[in-house]
Amino acid sequence: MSGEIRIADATSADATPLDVSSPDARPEASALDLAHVRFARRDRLVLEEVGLELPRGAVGALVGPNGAGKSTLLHLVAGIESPDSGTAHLLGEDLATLRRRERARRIALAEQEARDARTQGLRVRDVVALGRIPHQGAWGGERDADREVVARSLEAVGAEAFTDRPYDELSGGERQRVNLARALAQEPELLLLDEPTNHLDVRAQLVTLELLRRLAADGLTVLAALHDLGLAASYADHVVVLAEGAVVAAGAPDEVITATLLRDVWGVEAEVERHPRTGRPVVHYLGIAPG
Ligand SMILES: Nc1ncnc2c1ncn2[C@@H]1O[C@H](COP(=O)(O)OP(=O)(O)OP(=O)(O)O)[C@@H](O)[C@H]1O
Repeated sequence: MSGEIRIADATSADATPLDVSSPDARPEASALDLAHVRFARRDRLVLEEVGLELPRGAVGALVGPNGAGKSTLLHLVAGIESPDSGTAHLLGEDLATLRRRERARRIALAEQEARDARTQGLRVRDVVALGRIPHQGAWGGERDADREVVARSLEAVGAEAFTDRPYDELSGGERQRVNLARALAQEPELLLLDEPTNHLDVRAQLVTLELLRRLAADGLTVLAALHDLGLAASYADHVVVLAEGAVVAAGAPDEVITATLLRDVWGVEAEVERHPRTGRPVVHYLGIAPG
């Protein structure tokens, strides 16, 4: 069921720069479909009536202020937490009916802080190999095919140089890249990312976003929580804005990212221009909105 992801090496010198200039060239079949999703923690409502549709092969950006519910939404889709009500479908299949292992084969989540008991004391390569577990049989054990996927995933994020280093000793940016490699090694149909560019230098941010676009062009559906609206504007096909647990806007970047939205949702003054070549929004921040 899991479509094979061909991982291009976005860091190689001959990597063709992506044409991100055509926001109108959108893929077709629907991949992720959330409707009326509600989630409360104890008695506190975190997500309310959330709906979201993402076509297969799209790069979706989930944006919104701190505490809006972005990570929580990614956790619900990944199956780490369960919604109180609402539905979630992946390529037409109800996620609630998928077994845990099947879900792990089809959906990967790359988080900022992925250090846990399983990664403790492991070297980078072995952390990435954890991504293969959902694909391995009851008796476990790596096969040559698993080793190849792990190597390709490390290469795709430009982490070959620290393959043998202890994961716990990496810098924030290095660890971020390894977390992405681990998610890629899962060969999912849907890739969820929580702040994938956090800690990354500017080139590494662009390498990551360009890699995501390449993977999407090969059919992977991507949903990334991002704080950087400039990156969302430049690289996403579809932007979903969450504020206080509700979707307040969704659509193509040029439809969604406006000065009014920035004022209403983030309380900042900004000018939003259209890039003369790409047609995508370019945000110039002017300051904090009065009031
Ligand atoms: N483990 C937890 N226990 C209790 N409340 C939590 C927990 N995790 C998150 N919350 C609360 O749920 C709400 C949504 O948090 P969430 O992390 O989903 O927001 P976010 O949009 O990802 O924020 P940020 O941009 O700051 O990462 C916030 O009010 C947060 O305080």
